[in-house]
Amino acid sequence: MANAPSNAILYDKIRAVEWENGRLKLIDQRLLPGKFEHLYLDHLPESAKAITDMVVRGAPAIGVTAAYAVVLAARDRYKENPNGWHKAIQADLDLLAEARPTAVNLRWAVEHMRGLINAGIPGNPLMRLLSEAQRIHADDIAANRRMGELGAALIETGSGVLTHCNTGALATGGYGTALGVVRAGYAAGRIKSVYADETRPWLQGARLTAWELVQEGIPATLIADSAATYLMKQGKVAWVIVGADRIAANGDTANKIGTYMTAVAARHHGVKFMVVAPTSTVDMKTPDGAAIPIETRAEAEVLGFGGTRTAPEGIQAWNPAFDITPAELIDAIVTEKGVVTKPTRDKLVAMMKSA
Ligand SMILES: CSC[C@@H](O)[C@@H](O)C(=O)COP(=O)(O)O
Repeated sequence: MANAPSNAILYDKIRAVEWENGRLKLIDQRLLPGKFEHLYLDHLPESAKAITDMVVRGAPAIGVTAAYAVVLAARDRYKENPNGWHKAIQADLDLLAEARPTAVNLRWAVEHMRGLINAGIPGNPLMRLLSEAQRIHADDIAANRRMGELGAALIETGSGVLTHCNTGALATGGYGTALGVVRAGYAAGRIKSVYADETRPWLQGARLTAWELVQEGIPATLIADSAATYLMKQGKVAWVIVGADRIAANGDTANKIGTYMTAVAARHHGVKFMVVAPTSTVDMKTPDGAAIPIETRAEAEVLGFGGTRTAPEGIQAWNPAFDITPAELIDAIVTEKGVVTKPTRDKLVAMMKSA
């Protein structure tokens, strides 16, 4: 594929989100694996639309994108009104925060940048905000690396693992959360085989995770989501490893639709269940999973495939994009701050307070 990086250190080359020559540069993930193309954005509203339309997706990648989008808005508002830009930008920030509801990293990044703006930035804010966005981006990559080590250490040598959705370099600042653990675990010889769920209806697994693993030469097998339980029954996997869009204060976890059924099946079969996410995904203000807003996406994603309608006219579809896995089905939550086993509110409070 033209322009696509292809070698064993793919994760160091893939950047779903970049700042390049004063522009926001995104890999258009709607086109993968068929086409590897970038979109270049200059303004916040089109960046918010790119998040809504899933040009860029994955909780940490959305957060990093939002941070850069705030830089674009500040540049525009400062140009229009060097004295009143702090006020004028507030509506932009609100618009951006609404681009997708479930992944808390988006709001986390917007509110972080808003805090900086509201604290007062004298003169042209561009360089100050850009360096903060770049720091958020670099911190996310470092967090992923750390989580990769911590998560891999939990896995016994020679294990098979199952992952859901795409949580790799495409879904983050770089490297990956759950897929970062897969990368680190494979490199350390702990993981011998990787199974990836297709992840209907948007096919993050079949299109994106499969692409990352194949490009990198990690042996992987794609399965229909509905094959996961039978896979576990056959004893082929020791761990299910997933990312998160939001972890509530009690450990309940929102992630891609289908995660919950995989966790239920894992518990039934004695397969361990690991959630891997940076602390920017942990939302201590949300008490439990019931309080997490779940995005409902277009019916068309379920009624058809690749733009072609497959379901008969007249049928309706329900398309929740995420579900909630209750804390009691999770064996370990891995963040850059450490591993929380059998998560509870108290354990998460202690983890968030730790250095
Ligand atoms: C490291 S990404 C973690 C989650 O964001 C991921 O598992 C997921 O559910 C992504 O959903 P998406 O709808 O593709 O943005």
